[in-house]
Amino acid sequence: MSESLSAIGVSRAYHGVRVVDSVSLDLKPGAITALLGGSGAGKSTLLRLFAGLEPVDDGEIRLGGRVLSSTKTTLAPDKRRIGLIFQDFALFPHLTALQNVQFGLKPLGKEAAQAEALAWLGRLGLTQRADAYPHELSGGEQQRVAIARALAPKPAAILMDEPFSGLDPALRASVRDEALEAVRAADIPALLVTHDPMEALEAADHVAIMRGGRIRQEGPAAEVYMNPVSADVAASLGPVNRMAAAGVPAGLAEMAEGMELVVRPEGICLDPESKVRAKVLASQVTGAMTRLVLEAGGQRLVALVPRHQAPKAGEETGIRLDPALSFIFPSA
Ligand SMILES: Nc1ncnc2c1ncn2[C@@H]1O[C@H](COP(=O)(O)OP(=O)(O)OP(=O)(O)O)[C@@H](O)[C@H]1O
Repeated sequence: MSESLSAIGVSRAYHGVRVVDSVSLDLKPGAITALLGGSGAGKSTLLRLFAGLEPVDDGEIRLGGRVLSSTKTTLAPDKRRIGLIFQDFALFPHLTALQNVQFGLKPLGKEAAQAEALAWLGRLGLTQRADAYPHELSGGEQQRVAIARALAPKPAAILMDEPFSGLDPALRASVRDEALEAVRAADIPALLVTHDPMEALEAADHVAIMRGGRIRQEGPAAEVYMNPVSADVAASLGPVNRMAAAGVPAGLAEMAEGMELVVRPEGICLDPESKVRAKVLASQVTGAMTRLVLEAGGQRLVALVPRHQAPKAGEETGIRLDPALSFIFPSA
């Protein structure tokens, strides 16, 4: 039975500045938790605290009931049974794909280790590449070997730092889906550090938004997307239109002084009946949806509408807000 990997009030400071500040986060078995936030938010440092690559200045890291890090002790990374995956794959260059995966399986004995490593390569669609060296593998193949190598020794948890951001965008989604399916099947706590809101929403069960060393909101991905607690959290999960009360086009929303309107692009809907009129400055096809740049009451807005509804640049249209994708917060 797998156990949760938990941070309980952990902090870490460099040169007197807390880059991880009293963070509590519970990583549950069988769920992928995406840790999302801008550059310098403290995401990698928190991952390193979970891994034991850094000591905590305060708080504890626990696996189930067992303390892995506290102010008194830091269990070495290789004693934690935690798999690590980084952006740069970090395979042993002089070992084949098979030998790389076999490396962590030495205690099984050579034959059993080889059979197990081959089974893992098979699970990640790499049977044909078992004898290739890392330099002979594509980036996507290398990352799948790295995932097989991390999962093969049956770790108690897995921590991934931007594992897919080095991959070609065309390949990224398929490598990610395959890799995360294997992670999910392992039924262990999994942390995915990412810059990419789409990746977090598509791939994770749970998201935690970090900013300035603190977790600002966490919960099921769709719930946080639909109910952000602040404009910054909303912006961390995807593009938003942000307007101070005075800048909101007349009739679009009831706004009190000192408040800010935050609307997702898909929350600006076309409505021919609406009195709020907008001029289409640009109309850009982006797949099934069209991105519109609009101007209404002196305010520039970005909307995302189904392609078949999209007006052309230069046309005028009525707009209204979808209340489910529009949020009002006190101005920062
Ligand atoms: N070893 C270190 N010594 C001093 N400062 C550090 C060290 N490691 C990280 N920092 C600082 O701590 C802050 C948080 O860094 P961290 O790498 O955790 O952020 P991040 O959210 O992962 O950012 P990114 O997405 O850019 O990787 C940054 O300001 C960084 O410069």
